[in-house]
Amino acid sequence: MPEQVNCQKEDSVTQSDLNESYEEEVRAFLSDEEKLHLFDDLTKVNPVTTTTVLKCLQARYNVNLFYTNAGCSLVALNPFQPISCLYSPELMREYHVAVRPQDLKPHIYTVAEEAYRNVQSQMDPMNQSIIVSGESGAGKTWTSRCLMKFYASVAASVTSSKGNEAVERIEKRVLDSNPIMEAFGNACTLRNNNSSRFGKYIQLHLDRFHHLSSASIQTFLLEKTRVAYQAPSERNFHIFYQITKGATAEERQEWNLPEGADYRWLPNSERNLEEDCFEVTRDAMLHLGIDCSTQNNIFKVLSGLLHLGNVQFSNPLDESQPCELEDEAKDSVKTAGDLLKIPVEMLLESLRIRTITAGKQQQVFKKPCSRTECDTRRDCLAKLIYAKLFEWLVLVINESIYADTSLWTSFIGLLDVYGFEAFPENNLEQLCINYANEKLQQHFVAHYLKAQQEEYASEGLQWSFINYQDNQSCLDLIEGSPLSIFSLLNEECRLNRSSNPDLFQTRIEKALSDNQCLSRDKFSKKPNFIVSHYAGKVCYQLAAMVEKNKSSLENLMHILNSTKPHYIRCIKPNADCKAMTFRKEEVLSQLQACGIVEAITISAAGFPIRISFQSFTDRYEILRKSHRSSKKSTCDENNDNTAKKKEETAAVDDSKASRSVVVEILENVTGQTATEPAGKGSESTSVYCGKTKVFMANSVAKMAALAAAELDEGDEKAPSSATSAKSPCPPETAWPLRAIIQFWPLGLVLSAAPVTVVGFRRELSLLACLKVLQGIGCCKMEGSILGCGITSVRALPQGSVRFHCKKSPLHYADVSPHTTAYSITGFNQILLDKKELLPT
Ligand SMILES: Nc1ncnc2c1ncn2[C@@H]1O[C@H](COP(=O)(O)OP(=O)(O)OP(=O)(O)O)[C@@H](O)[C@H]1O
Repeated sequence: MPEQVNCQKEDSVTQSDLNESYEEEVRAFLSDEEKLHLFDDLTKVNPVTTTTVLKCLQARYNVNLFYTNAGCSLVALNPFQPISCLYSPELMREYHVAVRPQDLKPHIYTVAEEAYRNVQSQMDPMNQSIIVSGESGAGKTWTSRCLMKFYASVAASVTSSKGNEAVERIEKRVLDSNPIMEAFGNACTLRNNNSSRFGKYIQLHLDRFHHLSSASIQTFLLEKTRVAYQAPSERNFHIFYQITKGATAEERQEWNLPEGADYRWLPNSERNLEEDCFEVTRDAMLHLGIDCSTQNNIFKVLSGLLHLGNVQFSNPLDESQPCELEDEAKDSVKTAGDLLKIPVEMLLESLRIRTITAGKQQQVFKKPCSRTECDTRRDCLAKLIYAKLFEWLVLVINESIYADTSLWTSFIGLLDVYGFEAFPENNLEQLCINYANEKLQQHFVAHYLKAQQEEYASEGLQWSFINYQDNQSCLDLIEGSPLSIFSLLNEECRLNRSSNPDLFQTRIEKALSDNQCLSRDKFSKKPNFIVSHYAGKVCYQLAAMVEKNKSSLENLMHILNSTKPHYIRCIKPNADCKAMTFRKEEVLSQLQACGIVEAITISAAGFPIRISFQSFTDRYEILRKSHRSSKKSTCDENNDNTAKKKEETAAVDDSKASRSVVVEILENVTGQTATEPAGKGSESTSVYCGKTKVFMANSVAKMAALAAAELDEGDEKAPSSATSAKSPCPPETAWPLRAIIQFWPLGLVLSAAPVTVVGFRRELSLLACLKVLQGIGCCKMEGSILGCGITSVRALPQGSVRFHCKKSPLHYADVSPHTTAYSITGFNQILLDKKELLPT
């Protein structure tokens, strides 16, 4: 656990001084209201407080800007209304072909494209996961659908016409799986008319050319309780309404669904929703290869479940006898048995009689169940059948979209999981959902908070750790070994006797009293326990909780841990699902629940760019003063076959040797030592050489506005304003056309340089390019150019080329004078423009 140090100010400064100046900073930031919506990255908000972050998000929401970066995550506010062009094919393409998609407006396409480029770069870990989280109605399903469409389009745009067919097939099938999954897995709840009642992880498989070649779907935590119980004003899964409303007269007869019949498990059926679209589901099933006769069987099973729900028991006069059935219930049980293909007697026995095996001889006893037990057994049977049907559908979908592993080499996974839930009454389902969210939160913390901070520490950076919530003790409470809520629940289930919730409550309390995340609502008459989750306290009712449950999360977490995660945090700006309504308190609780505020602080203040010594020297060794001689000595060493021992020593000493090279490059370029730890007295340090990696601050973000102003000013005023005094280049060089042609190689080198990097890394790349040009005699550079801080090379419309020193980000070199005419811009492009001016 990292040491927590929040402040490094002088001792003489009092806490109240700090508070005052802090509040002053917040006030100053907020006073510039006009500009708040311009903060497209919450790491630029300074100071980062919940108030400042919220104000910026609200300002952006008000001007229809729904996506905002937040360090390692993207915050997605639900507009609750269609926003034209926000997901158009043209926009997809714009993000896909952009040299630096992160320079465009924040969007889910930036995240999607980054994940795609990571796969292309083949860097470890190659596989990617986009974790889309948020509470019910926040927009997770919508976002996942848009991401799928993006990838289908991106893959399709680069394939041959034969390949296109394959992509369309896969894409169509993956998209066709949506209506089926939604019909069987979604329901109308108080919070969302089309709420997914299951989590899903969709893997989009890419072949070695990075084209979409296959896919698979893994589902988990289906809320099967909904089949037999629907909260007031909520509905069962959509498919039940679809069959009862959409069946033809003939089908009604065959499925035994007379018009206007009442089903206890079909509440609020008078409410018509656009989701009640039976035809769409049927078509999608057909596309995925589920033929009409199989569909017929599926719908009969569903109808059977509705009839099963109408089976009501009454207590027998003689307690030694099984529960009795009302007349109507007798019809229902017969119809249910017929439709489910279970002989009525067998069905009745399984609902009303418990079989107990006991004693050394394993004697079998049969015992009539109480009325409550019969109800529970009926509900369990329905839930089990429905869950099996759902599982089977997922299997069929997978069979139709999955290709052999030999046909793909990498994947991008989209995880759509429902967010943290806390209702007035919470049961096993909520416990499982919240447990899943605890797991994901731990994953998030591990990757972005804990990992960053621990890495700084291990690399020798003195770092001010900020406080963050570690949810391990809550996870221990739920899933720990040997004793936890889950282990106790499992044990209770194995006992094969009816559970006593009061006794069970005492057992939980006794066994787990040490864990501070456990408490109880002492004022409630119902047996319960309270878990303090990272997102808040939830009180769970114990009645009916004891049911065998397996949580399929382990496998999922295993896959997630082997991929590079990207986070999209969907936020619901108001609980009423209204457009243009931003309720600060509701947004705030969601931002806190997903750890956004902590992530922003760390990302903004830290060193988000890290490069291993190996990569760094591979790329920038050219910037060493002693470049040539070091190369030569390496060659000599390699040629010396007798120096094996020496090589072994060198291998052991490898990291030391690389570090000294890195330090030399950094000192050469920055003119200061890069080994001093960042921290007290060196806040401005933007680069630091750790033990195995180079760390860089992402200072370009802060400099962009400054540089823009300076450059614009420079265009109008004296041209010298944009250059450093140290620069060997003239303040402004109006290059003759001949010189432009001569600089062609420069354009080529620049266009070949890594264009996705920013900040100090970009500066290094540029310097390396210039050094190459110098090497081949294309331009003359003085030695001091390495220290002059050239950060951009800009082509001006008048046909001149200007080097910008110090504060100018290369961003400007990417803007052609003809921005509209050329979608791909860059220095190379600009030089091409100029070439056309040459007299023929
Ligand atoms: N980007 C968007 N643009 C327009 N409307 C949106 C957008 N995102 C979501 N919505 C609207 O919000 C509703 C809820 O979104 P969605 O079903 O994706 O939520 P969810 O987070 O998946 O909820 P649940 O967890 O209940 O399944 C959608 O039906 C849609 O009307």
